[in-house]
Amino acid sequence: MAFLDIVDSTQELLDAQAHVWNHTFSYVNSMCLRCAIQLGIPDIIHEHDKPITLSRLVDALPMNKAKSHGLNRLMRILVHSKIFEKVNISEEEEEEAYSLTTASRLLLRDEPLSFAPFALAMIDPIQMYPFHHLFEWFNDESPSPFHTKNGKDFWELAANEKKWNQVFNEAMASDARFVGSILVKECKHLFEGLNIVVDVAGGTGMVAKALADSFPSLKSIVLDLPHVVAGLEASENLRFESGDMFQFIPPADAVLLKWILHDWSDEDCVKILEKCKEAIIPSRNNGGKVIILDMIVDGSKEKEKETETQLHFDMMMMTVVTGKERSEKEWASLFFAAGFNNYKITPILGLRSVIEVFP
Ligand SMILES: C[S@@+](CC[C@H](N)C(=O)[O-])C[C@H]1O[C@@H](n2cnc3c(N)ncnc32)[C@H](O)[C@@H]1O
Ligand SMILES: O=c1cc(-c2ccc(O)cc2)oc2c(O)c(O)ccc12
Repeated sequence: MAFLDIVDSTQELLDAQAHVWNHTFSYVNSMCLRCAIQLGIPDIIHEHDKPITLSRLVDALPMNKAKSHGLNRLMRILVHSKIFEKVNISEEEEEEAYSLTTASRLLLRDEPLSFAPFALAMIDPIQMYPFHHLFEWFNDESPSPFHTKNGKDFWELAANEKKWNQVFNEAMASDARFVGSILVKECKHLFEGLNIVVDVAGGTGMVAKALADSFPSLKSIVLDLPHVVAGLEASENLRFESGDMFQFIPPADAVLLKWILHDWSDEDCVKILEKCKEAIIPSRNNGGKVIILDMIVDGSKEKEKETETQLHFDMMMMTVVTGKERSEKEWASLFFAAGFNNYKITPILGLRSVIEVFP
């Protein structure tokens, strides 16, 4: 049957073409965002202290001034996608200027909660090239498209690429600072009354630092691999311990797993959770639990953009490592398989949730 005969209208056909075009060019959004951060556009607008015109932006940016037409178009798409805002600064002359949105404030380099390091790392060619190997991976024996592309896994590559290792660790630290600040503001109840918390695979300790600063009587331990915690500075109620979470987790009232389980397969998650269970000190005083900070994919139609972003993360975890984002049902199976009895989900971290898991 001819294509035009199976659609209800020509409009349906044209809409389908636009839909496929939109998908085809979705990477343009990522690339424009990366360029804006690299040029330092959010910082220049911020330093200007008021909305900035295109000509002033061109003057202030480290760029070839003959390419202002390109900047105009870069700003147009970023205004369209609500990264920046366009405002009228003089009604008579209809002069327009750019200002920051909350999203672009998150991209300021000197903002303590800056998201720029995370965004830049996730749009880095090292992170993106493996997606060009998805098709090949479906037909080979490699554990991930990352491995198909590089012939080695993520940490093997990071070990030889010092710059990338730094970029990735800073990306994780920036997210940990962000989440740490929300945790101590909105989720105090999780930690009140606890004596010891261990942040398993806690990286450079940004979440643990936020906890140590907010709860002076709480002792925080960060467990991570030797090369990550080597040389990190302890304080009175924060210490770093090197080790392998698959072997041993130091005993604590609560075991924190931020953005860890989504890195791993179901089998590995059950092993990690079993080690967490062994580490939990039984307690009636708000302790005796694992606290997981991760996504719960709910697939609801009303939250189309949120679900799409969670699915982007899922594809990234499949492509770069061998992890996945999970539905509540999938999470529950892991908890019960590892010998836990109960769990409580609090969707308080945007696309991520706090999941308390009890033996
Ligand atoms: C994606 S990062 C997450 C870091 C931190 N939880 C955060 O959210 O910022 C994963 C961390 O797992 C650590 N890691 C990987 N394998 C580990 C293991 N077997 N034992 C302990 N830590 C491990 C890595 O060194 C890295 O710091
Ligand atoms: O891009 C990544 C990579 C990881 C990762 C790499 C190697 C491991 O042994 C574990 C994890 O984890 C990530 C992550 O947790 C995230 O939220 C974003 C990106 C990545």
